[in-house]
Amino acid sequence: MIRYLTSGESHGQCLTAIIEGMPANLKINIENINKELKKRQLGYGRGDRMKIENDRAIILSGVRGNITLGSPIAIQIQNKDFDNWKEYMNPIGDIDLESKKVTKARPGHADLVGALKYNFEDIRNVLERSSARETAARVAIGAICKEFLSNFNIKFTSHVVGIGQYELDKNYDFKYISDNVENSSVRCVDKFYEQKFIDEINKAKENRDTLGGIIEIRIQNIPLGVGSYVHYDKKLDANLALELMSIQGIKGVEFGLGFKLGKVFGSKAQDQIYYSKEKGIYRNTNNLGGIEGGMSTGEEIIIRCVMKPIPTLYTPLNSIDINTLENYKASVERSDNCAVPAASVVAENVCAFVIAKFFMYKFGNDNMDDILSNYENYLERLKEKGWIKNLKST
Ligand SMILES: Cc1cc2nc3c(=O)[nH]c(=O)nc-3n(C[C@H](O)[C@H](O)[C@H](O)COP(=O)(O)O)c2cc1C
Ligand SMILES: C=C(O[C@@H]1CC(C(=O)O)=C[C@@H](OP(=O)(O)O)[C@H]1O)C(=O)O
Repeated sequence: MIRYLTSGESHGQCLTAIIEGMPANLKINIENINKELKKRQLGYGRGDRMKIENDRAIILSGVRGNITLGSPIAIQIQNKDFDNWKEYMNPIGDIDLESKKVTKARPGHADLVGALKYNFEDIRNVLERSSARETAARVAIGAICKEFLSNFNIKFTSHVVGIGQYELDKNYDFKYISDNVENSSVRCVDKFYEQKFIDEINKAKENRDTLGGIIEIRIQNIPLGVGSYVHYDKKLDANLALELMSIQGIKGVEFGLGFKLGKVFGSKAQDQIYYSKEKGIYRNTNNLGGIEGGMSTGEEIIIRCVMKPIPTLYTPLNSIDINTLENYKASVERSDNCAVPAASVVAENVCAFVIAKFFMYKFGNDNMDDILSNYENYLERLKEKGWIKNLKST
């Protein structure tokens, strides 16, 4: 089973990610990884930090001449802002611990509970790691997983479907989203809503406030049977939800019709099953978002996530000083007003990790040739029995 670890503080020297279990002989195009990192940095509503950083993946090990070795892959992403923070963030040697000390906890961030739990008098020791800067490392991991999955034509896209009170009421198809999303500063493919989203973010900014929103992730061409019902930790939807919920600020995840499923009768909820000689087994609907019993059905996987408004407000909320216990307004750290577009890029990439993990669980992970032949044999078996004609979503 592939797994990864990330390390790094927001204003420390760099982020480091190690992914273990990637197969040998996978060709990696570093520019594809850097493209994903760039996408995560964009998005209307971001603060000034993104003007400082220019995230690039430096692959340190596990790859030779663009080809994976099957050994752990270590990736580094440098924090350019470290140059401005050396005297506070150097890991070794005497540093200035006093002058940038943070003591007034921001409600909604990890500040208060983190400081109490780890016995810190300086909230900087918490916020450096709880910061979503860490998501750059996870995007690099996901981008490597996308490289792997592209060999099987598995495709990902994501877009923003809601900001503040506005929510997209149209259902665009995968191709339309993937063709158009990168041209939108808020990753919204609908021109009317794009403007509404921008206006909402501007309004929040003027009011020195922040906003969250809703993102949608679409995944195509996953063969049926990735993930399993046999044990709780092998369920594909459960693992996707875990990874998505671990993104800073994400507060809810739904598949297909999601929470709306609680409002309809079973006859309107399930995706009924049909067979024809021409199509094999097929469905006319995808209400369950491409997963049944913890397994991919072969339909498009459709997931939505809600992100709460950013906790750091330029008109700070009521709080206390953790050391004096006096009432104060929360600290103001430089901050984004809205990071929903960036979160959609993160979400897409953490999903790529989960899909790669369970794809390899089904088809192996030693080397690309063996995985490809296992994959083809499996599809051949399903075709021979007349169950599938082609992958449903190709
Ligand atoms: C891409 C991205 C950027 C973020 N930027 C900020 C930010 O600038 N300021 C802030 O207070 N929170 C920001 N957040 C959210 C916080 O990191 C998050 O709310 C915090 O770590 C607490 O975790 P929780 O909301 O999951 O409980 C960002 C989140 C993401 C995904
Ligand atoms: C650095 C990133 O996002 C940061 C996430 C973040 C937070 O609290 O989560 C707070 C801000 O940090 P800073 O105070 O350094 O500007 C964001 O910029 C990034 O996405 O790469």
